[in-house]
Formats: sequence, C-alpha cells, structure tokens
Amino acid sequence: MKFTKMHGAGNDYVYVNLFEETLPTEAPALARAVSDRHKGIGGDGLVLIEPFENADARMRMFNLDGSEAEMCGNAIRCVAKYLYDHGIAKKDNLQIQTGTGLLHLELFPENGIVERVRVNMGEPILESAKIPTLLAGDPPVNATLIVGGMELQVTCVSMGNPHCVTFVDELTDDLVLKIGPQIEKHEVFPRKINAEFIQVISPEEFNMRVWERGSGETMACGTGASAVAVAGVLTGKMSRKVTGHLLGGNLELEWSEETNEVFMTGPATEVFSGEWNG
Ligand SMILES: N[C@@H](CCC[C@H](N)C(=O)O)C(=O)O
Repeated sequence: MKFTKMHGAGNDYVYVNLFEETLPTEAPALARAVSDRHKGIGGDGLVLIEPFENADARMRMFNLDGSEAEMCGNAIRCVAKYLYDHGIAKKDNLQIQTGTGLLHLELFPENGIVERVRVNMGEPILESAKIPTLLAGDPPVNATLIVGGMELQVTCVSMGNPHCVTFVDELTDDLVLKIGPQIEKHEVFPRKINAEFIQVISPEEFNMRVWERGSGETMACGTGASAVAVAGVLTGKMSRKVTGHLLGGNLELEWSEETNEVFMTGPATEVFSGEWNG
C-alpha cells in the first residue's frame, strides 16, 4: 500500500489515496499499526482520501487508537493540498465530504504547489445534547468541572467533533498530560472529548496545547483551535478574529458574525511517501 506522510502545523497523519490504493486491513487496525512511532510509519493517525459523488473527495480520519473521528481540521487542509498537488482536483476551490458534511476549501497555490488552505469549518454546534455533554447550558460556558481534585471552568463546543476548552494562566505539562486524559474520559462526555488548554495573550492571540481524544497530546488541532475561537467570544475573552499559536505552528481563525461559520487558515505540508508492507 502506497502512503504519503503529511502534517498541518505539526499534526501529522499517514494519508492513503483510495482513488488508487486498497487497504490491506481494516482501517482501525491499520491506523494503530501505521501510527506507531517505533514499529510503524509514525503519526497521530490515519487519513483516507476516497472518491465521493458530488464532491472532489471524501476524507475519513482515524485516531492513533483506531477510533474514527467526525472531522479533522488539520487533515482536511492536507487532503486539499494532496488533491491539488497530485492532480486529482487541480482547482482553487474544493468541496470535501467529511463525517460532519460537505466542507468548502480555498487553496492558495504558489508556483503550482499549495502551502496554505482556508477551510469553511461550518457553524459551531452549541446545544449540550449535540456536543454531547451532560454539563448544563447551551453551550456550557465557564461550567464547573471537577477533574483530578481540580475545579476547572470549561466551555464546550462541537465543530462536528467535541471540544472542552479551559482558559488557564499557564500551560503546564501537568495540565495537558495528567488532567487532559481525565477530561477526555470524564463521565459528563458520553462520546469522550478533545481537551484544549488556552493561555490568552491578547483579545487577538492565544497559546494552545491540546490533549486529543484517541491520540493524546498533538502539536496542533484545527477543529480544537476553531472551537477555541468560538469559546473565546462566548466567554468574552477574545475577538472574533484570532491567531492561535500551537506547538507546531500558527492557525488563523475567524468566527463570522454574518454567517455564524468559522473559517480556519493554516499550513499543509507533504513530508515523504513510501510503501507499507506490514
Ligand atoms: N487533530 C484534529 C482532530 C482529530 C480528531 C480528534 N482527535 C477527535 O477524535 O475528535 C484536528 O486538527 O481537528
């Protein structure tokens, strides 16, 4: 099976082009095998690029533990780059089907290569039952969550997949690596959740670390950064147009007052290609 390794702001996945390839095993088991950083290719998970009627392609993404997520913001930029650079859809505007529906993307090619992509991430889902969370509020904003003996004020938003955003004074390993996994599996999140920890620098800028559902700490999360942009407005901490500084790079976010949609712009990078014989 031929594969391509790509990353968006350091959030790295193994991409398989199902326009040409077939999978040697079921996707969840393959995701676990290829993601292994010692015995596999190494990555945060597996992304499948498939033909889809009335769209340029369909994206399916599997976390490192084999669980399938509804959406991945960093991966969808890389899928757009792949479709363009590899000549599958040589267009500046693409439509890609995801677990949350059809998304629209704008590509910015330079000398025939795409390095940045703008994604219309759609409208945030703010009803607690749909996020889903048992916390009260539509959505829960600054809701109290007791985790590991700590009392956190959290704001929950779904961008198709669920996010729990905590604004903190300092981004520490203890918060991300010890509290993050406990938030992910907390009983108030029936489908588990991605946990973002945010240090606000100014109304237009924030630092972010993330513990992802099914993958652990990653260098960036595009749906997470989009959820943060929404949470920043809901809590009155940030403007509608913000820049997120993540461990692997920056993402530009805008929550449009006119359309209620979130727009995310960021990098997409191809690293290497190879053949998987496992
Ligand atoms: N890294 C992603 C999100 C991947 C899925 C997530 N771990 C989940 O299970 O919801 C992004 O860039 O959005």
